Amino acid sequence: MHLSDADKVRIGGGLVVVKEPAGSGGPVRRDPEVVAKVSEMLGRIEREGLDAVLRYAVELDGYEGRSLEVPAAEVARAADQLPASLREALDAGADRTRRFAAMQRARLVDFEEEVVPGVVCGQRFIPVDNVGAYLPAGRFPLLASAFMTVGVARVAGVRNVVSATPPSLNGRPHPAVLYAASITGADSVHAVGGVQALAAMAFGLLDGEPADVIVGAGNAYVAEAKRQLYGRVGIDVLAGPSEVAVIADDTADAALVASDLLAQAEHGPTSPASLATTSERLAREVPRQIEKQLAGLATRDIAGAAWRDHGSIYLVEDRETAAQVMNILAPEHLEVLAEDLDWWLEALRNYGSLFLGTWSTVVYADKGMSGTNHVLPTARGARHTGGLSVAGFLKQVTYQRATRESTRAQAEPTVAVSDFEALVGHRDSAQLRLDMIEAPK
Ligand SMILES: NC(=O)c1ccc[n+]([C@@H]2O[C@H](COP(=O)([O-])OP(=O)(O)OC[C@H]3O[C@@H](n4cnc5c(N)ncnc54)[C@H](O)[C@@H]3O)[C@@H](O)[C@H]2O)c1
Ligand SMILES: N[C@H](CO)Cc1c[nH]c[nH+]1
Ligand SMILES: [Zn+2]
Repeated sequence: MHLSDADKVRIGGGLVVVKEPAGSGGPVRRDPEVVAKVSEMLGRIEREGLDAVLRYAVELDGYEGRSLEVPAAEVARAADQLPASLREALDAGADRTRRFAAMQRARLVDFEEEVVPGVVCGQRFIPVDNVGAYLPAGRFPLLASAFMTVGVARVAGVRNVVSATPPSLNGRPHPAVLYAASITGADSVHAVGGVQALAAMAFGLLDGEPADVIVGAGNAYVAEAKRQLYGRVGIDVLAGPSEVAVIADDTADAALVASDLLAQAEHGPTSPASLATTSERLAREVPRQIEKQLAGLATRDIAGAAWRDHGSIYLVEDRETAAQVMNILAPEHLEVLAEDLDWWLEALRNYGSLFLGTWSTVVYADKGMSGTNHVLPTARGARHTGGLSVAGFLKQVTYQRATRESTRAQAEPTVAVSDFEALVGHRDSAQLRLDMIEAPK
């Protein structure tokens, strides 16, 4: 998530590169080795079914069980293994995420209206039947992911929600992930991660019901599996390794900027973080703060590598240039630590989710504490889409009905167009109706 040479030409002057990944050639592209490996795995799972899923679970995640479904008793016991403070925090995140999703659902309205006299058209939002929700838990168990996927699918009214999560705690799923899946209403939880989990859900190998839509974020293998399965199933969005970008003016605090950048860099060594600032002071102080904070961070090996290999800082001459930089980078998360937040809300166009001002920050939303969804587009996907929401589980369909009296209004122009196209079957279908209304009763 840094500017390519072509991007810099588009921006013109007014920009100084303070830091970029060494040897950068532009935005990160898909790794061909990941693409090939995922393709091979999907092919094998499709041919060999559950046997191949189990083999990959053993090979990649050291899974030792026989059946992948986590028994209901183990899911129920999970609550007892967690401190009350964690359960309360998870309950709060699940509830707020559900509430915001319900607010969004209330604003997606069915309607019908007359388009021309006698012709009434309508729109309906219908939930999909089967959802496969991926709950990432390779490096860290991301507990709020169940709120964003399972919980929001439930608000949408999905009938069957299957979930899958890697067996990353001594060969079993993490009890806290199981608790999050159960409070959000998953129909079943399966101890399987990565490509094999997404394939198993898409092909219906876990509960006999092929998913209509698979959702959830994950590492580069997870994002690539969803990309390759798209078409056969629906997906939410390509939500790969987490990204963060910060816009800061001279009112911002360097320690806060550095901390917010590192908070997402610690997701993995390929997690990008970027700063665009109008302040020379911040351009000097933030890199120092990052080094200082890294020294005391338990995740410094991951966050340090991410910052070194995928971090960038741009010193820009004015706020318009900062907005232009971010609209090109289209980051997953974008924080604005600057004055005049309404101006930024208007100027910024490409982001997964926007965090306006000091008191709103990415990590709150990561845990469901603000209510917005944390499954968001990465790798510039925010140029063309937002993140997962209740709409991701709904099909926006249309219908129509028409009166006998309105026949001419539709049939006559249809005949004219069909004649020109030489689509005689189309012509006949319309003409027959004209003949019907003209025939003596
Ligand atoms: N963009 C978003 O909305 C968003 C939201 C949450 C999390 N995330 C990202 O999710 C990711 C979670 O990654 P993670 O790795 O910790 O967990 P994960 O659950 O995504 O991946 C773990 C799985 O990866 C598979 N895997 C690992 N190495 C492999 C290999 N060499 N070949 C094939 N498969 C392999 C394993 O099967 C394992 O089960 C992070 O990068 C985080 O930034 C993104
Ligand atoms: N930042 C991630 C989305 O990119 C979501 C998350 C959950 N917990 C921690 N982080
Ligand atoms: Zn995060």
